[in-house]
Amino acid sequence: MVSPKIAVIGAGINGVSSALAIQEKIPNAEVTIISEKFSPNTTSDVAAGLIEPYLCDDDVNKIIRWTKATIHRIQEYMAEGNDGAEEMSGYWIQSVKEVPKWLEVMKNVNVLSEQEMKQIAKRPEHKFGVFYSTWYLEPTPYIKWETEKFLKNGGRIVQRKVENIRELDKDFDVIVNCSGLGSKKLVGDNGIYPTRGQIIKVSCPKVKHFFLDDQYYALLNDSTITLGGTKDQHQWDVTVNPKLAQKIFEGNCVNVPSLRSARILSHHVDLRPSRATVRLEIDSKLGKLVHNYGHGGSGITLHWGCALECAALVEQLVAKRAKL
Ligand SMILES: Cc1cc2nc3c(=O)[nH]c(=O)nc-3n(C[C@H](O)[C@H](O)[C@H](O)COP(=O)(O)OP(=O)(O)OC[C@H]3O[C@@H](n4cnc5c(N)ncnc54)[C@H](O)[C@@H]3O)c2cc1C
Ligand SMILES: O=C(O)C(=O)Cc1ccccc1
Repeated sequence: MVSPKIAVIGAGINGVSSALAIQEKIPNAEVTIISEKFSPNTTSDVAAGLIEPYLCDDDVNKIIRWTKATIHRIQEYMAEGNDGAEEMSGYWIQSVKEVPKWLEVMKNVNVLSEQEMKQIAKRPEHKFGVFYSTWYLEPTPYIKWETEKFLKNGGRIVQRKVENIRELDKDFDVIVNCSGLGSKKLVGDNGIYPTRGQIIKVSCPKVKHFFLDDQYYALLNDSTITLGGTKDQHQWDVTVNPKLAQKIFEGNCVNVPSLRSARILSHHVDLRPSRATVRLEIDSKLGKLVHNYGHGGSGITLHWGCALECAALVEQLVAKRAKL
């Protein structure tokens, strides 16, 4: 049978993961990643890598399914001794009590007692808290690992900005759109918008737990801590705001006083591809097009579950075309 030719637009975590999942699902497929930017210059590379749904309002059972698949994927990645992934424990301190259903995928979940809260709380609005273990997955080394597997499987890479999806029609049997915020222009989706996030990467080896509250977060990675975080909807400005950086640093130092001795390494801003729900579907109007974008603040968390489902949709289209 003639090998199906698949184009994947986008080389962030969702594009590369979808391309790899398609190769694994359809071994004779010829998959090409076409992207304007590549790691380490995508939004995915700025992500703190915390495995936790955030700024994503999808159906919680879908979120749980996708997150579980990602956690399983992280175990595989860790089992090879790769850098940039590890289990981490810490505190989510809240002003309004929240114990979301997706906490069931985390480990060692413990709602803090009044006594424990007295020890942990740093602000008057710190009223409730949960301790749990989750994972982090640093996007840049992970995307590199995935890209190497993709190329080893015979995948191709083309650096190019796609102005109109139709330009790919003649050369590909199925097109997958993983363009993130680029979908606003590429497929005219007015439901997707930026949620600006500013972060600071610091070195502070003595901090061993993550700490997040309603405004700030300190999240562990292999050798750095990511301090956040802002979430400004419909803000497109990606220049670092020094005043905001100071507020993020000071705010995190109140929560985690040890951070006062942190060494500041770098500042970053990027735009979360926000949408009411993740768009993961076959495009009913354009037929041979599968969408996988709009993951908000959860693209790392959801990526492998979404990639597997994206590959299943592509397989459906390939099977349909084979019958024609
Ligand atoms: C500060 C910050 C912290 C975050 N922390 C976390 C976290 O801890 N955990 C978590 O789960 N998520 C986190 N996120 C969210 C996460 O980064 C995103 O959800 C995720 O990166 C989206 O991945 P993506 O592959 O869909 O999009 P992107 O990474 O934006 O990739 C889109 C790709 O499409 C390409 N593209 C776009 N348009 C075109 C076009 N027309 N032609 C060709 N190529 C095109 C781009 O060049 C790029 O390669 C964070 C986000 C921010 C901003
Ligand atoms: O900043 C983001 O987009 C994140 O996803 C990091 C995060 C995740 C969960 C709670 C707080 C911050």
